Formats: sequence, C-alpha cells, structure tokens
Amino acid sequence: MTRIAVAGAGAFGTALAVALSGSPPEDCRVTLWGRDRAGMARLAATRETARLPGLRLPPALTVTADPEALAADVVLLAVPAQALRGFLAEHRAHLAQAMPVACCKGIDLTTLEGPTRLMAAALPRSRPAILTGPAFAADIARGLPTALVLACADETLGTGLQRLLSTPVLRLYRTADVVGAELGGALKNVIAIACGACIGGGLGESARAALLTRGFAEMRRLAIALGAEETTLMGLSGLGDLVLTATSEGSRNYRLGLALGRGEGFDPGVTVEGAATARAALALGGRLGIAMPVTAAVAGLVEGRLTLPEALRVLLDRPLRAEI
Ligand SMILES: NC(=O)C1=CN([C@@H]2O[C@H](COP(=O)(O)OP(=O)(O)OC[C@H]3O[C@@H](n4cnc5c(N)ncnc54)[C@H](OP(=O)(O)O)[C@@H]3O)[C@@H](O)[C@H]2O)C=CC1
Ligand SMILES: O=C(CO)COP(=O)(O)O
Repeated sequence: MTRIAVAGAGAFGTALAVALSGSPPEDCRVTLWGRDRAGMARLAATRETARLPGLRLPPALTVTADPEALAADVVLLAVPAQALRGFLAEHRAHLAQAMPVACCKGIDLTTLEGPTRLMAAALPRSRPAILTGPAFAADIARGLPTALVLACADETLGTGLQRLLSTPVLRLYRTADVVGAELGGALKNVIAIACGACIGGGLGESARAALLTRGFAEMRRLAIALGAEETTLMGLSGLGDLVLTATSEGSRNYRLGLALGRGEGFDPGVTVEGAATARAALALGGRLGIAMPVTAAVAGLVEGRLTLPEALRVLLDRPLRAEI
C-alpha cells in the first residue's frame, strides 16, 4: 500500500488528488490535506469546492486538516511557490521520511531558489522531484487528457514516480533535468502576464506572438545559465506551458496581464505566481549578467513603476540585434 498525500487543497492540489484517487494506478491511498480546518471539514462533508465548480470528490479520496497525513510515502506539494519555504519549515518533521514532489511554479523571492532547492534544503535526506507542465486544474479535475513532466535527478525514483502518478488520461513524461523543468514552469508565468497585457492593451496578436517568442528566448537564456538543458525548455515545461498560459483566459497569469493592459484592478487574493517570479527572475538575470527586457517590463507593470505605453517604448527602443 502506497500512501500519497497532496498538501494544499487549492485548485491544483484538489485536481491532482481527484485524478489520482479516481483511477489509482497501483495499490495506493490518496489523502488531500489543507491547512484550513473548517474548510476541510466542509469539503469532507459536501465533497464540493468553489475552486473547482461542478466537481464532486470521489468517495475514495480522504480529506483532512490533520498534519499527520503529511507523513505519507509520497507527498505532492501543491502550495503556492512563495508559501513553500514556510510550509516546509512548519511541517519538516512530518515530511522527513516522505518522497516530496513539488507541484508549484515559481522562484522564491527571498532566496531566489526554485521549489526543489527549497525542498532539498529543508529535507536534506530527500531526493526532490517536481511535477509540472501544461494543464489547467479544471481540465485535470474533469478527466480531460493532459500531459505533464515528472523531473527527478534520480532516474530510478523518477521512473517509479512517473508510474505511480500517471493515470489513463494524465500522461507523465520523465526527465532528470530538475532545474530545466522547474524554471520552465516558473518563467512561463512571467511571459503569460506580458502576453495578457499586450492583448488587454489592444496591441494585437502579432505583438503577442513577438512577445511570446522573445520572452521564450529570455526564458531559455536564464534557464541555461542556471544549469538547465535547452531540450527541457523546448518541452512540456517551457514551450508547452507557455503556449497554454500565454494564449488562454483560463490562466490567472494571463488574466492579470489582461487587467494590467486594460487598466483594471485584479483580486489580490488570486494566486498569480508570475508577479513575484518576475522580480526574482530579474534579480537572477542581473546577478548573471543576462538581459531580460520582457521580464523587466512585466516587473515594472506589476509594481506600478511602468505604464503599458512606457513598457512598450522601452522594448521597442532597444538597439536592433541578431535573433538569438
Ligand atoms: N490552478 C492550476 O491550473 C495550476 C496550478 N499550478 C500551480 O499550483 C500551485 C498552487 O496553485 P493553485 O492550487 O492553483 O492555487 P490556489 O490559490 O487555488 O490554492 C492554493 C492553496 O495553497 C494553500 N496555501 C497557501 N499557503 C499555504 C501555506 N503556507 N501552508 C499550507 N497551505 C497553503 C491555500 O490554502 P488556503 O485556502 O487556506 O489559503 C490554498 O488551498 C501554484 O504554484 C500554481 O502555479 C500548476 C498547474 C496548474
Ligand atoms: O500553470 C498553469 C497551467 O499549466 C496554470 O496557470 P495559471 O497559474 O496562470 O492559472
């Protein structure tokens, strides 16, 4: 019996827990853990959540706020990237024996580290993995076909996780390039905000294609400098997730961009990973001497330092150069 715990009962954690408990690939038991005791008691009773309207939790899925549930064999960490460090510090003891799998997309603003480095620092005996790629929680929860990538430096552990976490409709690919997988997922959110702002500001689909492509060049430059393999960025976590989130109103990052472009407000309670990650990526780029003009424009927009016309002018006034 393999015990899988999903930590974080938001949209993504709930969708993953539902997918895994609806069609257990092996002899395993799935538990969804959330920090909000009253909310988890309500979820256990109603089997419904406002984060995924229309979904009913399968009977096989256990729902709890008891942190003892985190002492499982495999724990999927589906809390936002900026909350991960605090979550790991708080629950280190429960997670000590678990195989942790990050399910978040971002770079920690304080340490400038990705999720797997945070996990390795907090849980030194673990071999961290990350599950990432192009899939909206709502699509996974509805059982639509999706593909993600499971990254783990240890190929044997990675192969085991790939098998354990795949379902007949959730197809996992595998890579040992943990850095590339986590940076692809983190950085695409920044470019999705840029693309949303472009459309929201009425700049047109041609401009969005240019931003998406030049933003992707920026993603690759930074990721490779940090040790990623280019092929990983060309895959599901990177190009695949960028195409999804930079073109769909299903993406919260894209919707924040739309709001910025239109000069509208945006609910600060919504998880939008690209806002903090833009600042973190810019800091990393500065440290490594890598030009990141699109990321700088997004950071300026999000922080209110730049208007959309000003951000556009900065991008267009850059010296003409070779396309690399
Ligand atoms: N939604 C999607 O389509 C996808 C999301 N992801 C990634 O998944 C991650 C989570 O996003 P998502 O589930 O959508 O976000 P949500 O906003 O839907 O949920 C976030 C969850 O994290 C919980 N949480 C926040 N801080 C902590 C903490 N310190 N300790 C414990 N729990 C905490 C929240 O609890 P509370 O409700 O109590 O605040 C909430 O349940 C993000 O990195 C996102 O990029 C990846 C692929 C798809
Ligand atoms: O990462 C996602 C899909 O792959 C979800 O994107 P948002 O966080 O922008 O909603």
